[in-house]
Amino acid sequence: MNPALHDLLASARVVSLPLVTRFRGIDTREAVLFHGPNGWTEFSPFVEYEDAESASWLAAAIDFGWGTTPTPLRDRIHVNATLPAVGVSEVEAVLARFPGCRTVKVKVAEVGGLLADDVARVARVRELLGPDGRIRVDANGGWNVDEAETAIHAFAPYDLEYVEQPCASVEELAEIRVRVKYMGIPIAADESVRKAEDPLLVARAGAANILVLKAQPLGGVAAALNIVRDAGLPVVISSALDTSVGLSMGAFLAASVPELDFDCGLGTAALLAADVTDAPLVAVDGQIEVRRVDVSDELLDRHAASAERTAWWLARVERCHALLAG
Ligand SMILES: O=C(O)CCC(=O)c1ccccc1C(=O)O
Ligand SMILES: [Mg+2]
Repeated sequence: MNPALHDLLASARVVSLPLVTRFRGIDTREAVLFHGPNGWTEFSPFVEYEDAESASWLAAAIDFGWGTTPTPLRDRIHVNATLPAVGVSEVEAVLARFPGCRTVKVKVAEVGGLLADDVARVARVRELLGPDGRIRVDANGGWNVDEAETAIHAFAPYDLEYVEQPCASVEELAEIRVRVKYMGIPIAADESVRKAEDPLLVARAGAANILVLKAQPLGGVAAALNIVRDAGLPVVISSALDTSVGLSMGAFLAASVPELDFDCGLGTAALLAADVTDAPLVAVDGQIEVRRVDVSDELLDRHAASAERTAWWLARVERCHALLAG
């Protein structure tokens, strides 16, 4: 049973957290935190998302705060460092925020960016990581098939673990997968899972080798686990620049996946200049703990969103709650 709107709003706190580096075109991250019977939970769809899409994020928040969370199979999760599309001179300082991480996900193909800069960023990561580190790139669907093929060839000397969402559509993913198969570079799908009408289509179409799954957009831990079971592909559990509370939801999902062979995108608390807890879920020896997170009243107050932004978020919660009820 979902909590009534009144119960949800009773504990809602809206925060605005500064980022260490610009990411996805934003430099502050807004989120709503709720306290349910299970503890703290998070609702943080990006501000430009429509209500229909955001409602799944609310379902996830409710599930984690009020529902049944599966018993974890592991108590720590290996995480990757997440490198925004920064200049070469900034790479080392960003990676230093992810102690012990043997895998780096590099953002590439940003609007207005140049392939030469993406290649230079990846080259710098390889130089810092050494030959044993793993490097994956995430294009967020920014290339067409030819651009993706050119880019993947350009990255070949740096030995990629996989390429995440090189192109936007499932058809394009299927095509680029065939074109680079001879190079042995797997294709991972992210937006093609979390933004699709049918999250299993990309798997059924044979358009990806790996699925990137995020608890919030997929409607929560249990819903994402159903996708893991039905897709029959290896998965990477990731997040959406969540606070440590949202990351704890992702950690429980990662801890419940039967086979977890890839490092997970759950280290991003390191990209926040402020968090909501005194014990943030950041990497230690390349791993985060699987645990619930207690928030600090003092931090909630210090990073409270403005009255106007708070009203905007609470109205969004109300609309999404109505969508889930309808
Ligand atoms: O997977 C990671 O390393 C961190 C999460 C991440 O990259 C991300 C964060 C916010 C929005 C989109 C994405 C993405 O994977 O595309
Ligand atoms: Mg991605």
